[in-house]
Amino acid sequence: MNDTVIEVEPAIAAELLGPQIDQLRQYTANLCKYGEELGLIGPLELPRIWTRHILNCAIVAPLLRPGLVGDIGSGAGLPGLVLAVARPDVDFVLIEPMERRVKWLNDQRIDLGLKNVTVLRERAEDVRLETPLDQVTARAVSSLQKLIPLTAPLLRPGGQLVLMKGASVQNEIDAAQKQLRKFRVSDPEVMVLGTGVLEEETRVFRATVGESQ
Ligand SMILES: C[S@@+](CC[C@H](N)C(=O)[O-])C[C@H]1O[C@@H](n2cnc3c(N)ncnc32)[C@H](O)[C@@H]1O
Repeated sequence: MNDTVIEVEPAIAAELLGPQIDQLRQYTANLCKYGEELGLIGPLELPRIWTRHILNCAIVAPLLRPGLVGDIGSGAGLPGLVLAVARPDVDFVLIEPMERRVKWLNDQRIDLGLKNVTVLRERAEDVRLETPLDQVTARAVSSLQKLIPLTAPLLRPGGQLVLMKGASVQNEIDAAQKQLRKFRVSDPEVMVLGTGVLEEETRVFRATVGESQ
């Protein structure tokens, strides 16, 4: 599969953050102040939180559709909280099993005044949602081979996986062929976002789940 390179103009990147930029600055400041102490972010990441973490997550925002998005393994809130700030028109449920991280996510939800966020303390495989998700996001949780069985069952038929991945995404796709078939994952594509705009491009594995193929 060839990568789809989507170039994002600087003006679009600015528009992406738009009026929400102050909320994202506040979240970044909170993360810089408390993130290391709470074990949310490594000390080496502190100087590059904005460029490597916040912007890389924010650039995924245009891939979301109005509806219900589940962010699996939100940890510090990446990408869940960043996307919830960037897309106030979308509802988010952040699914994270670790108590300390759940407290952080709830504290940030309140501090940032986010009305479109619910936090669930659950493992993805144990969660029972009243409403199936329209889209699922995740970053740095596990390989596609493990992540697809955790995330695909949470989606409605025709729902979408929007999974942030590293440069070895193609190897992960090759290794996950069995899971892609089992969970009826169709139209898989790798999108490369932020070329020429971000310090580091963001790769997204996007695919549809559960529609007849
Ligand atoms: C390496 S951290 C990444 C956190 C965040 N997504 C990021 O990019 O910074 C992985 C997170 O996934 C969570 N996690 C691990 N297994 C999980 C599962 N089965 N369901 C939901 N979350 C899980 C962990 O508690 C942890 O917060």
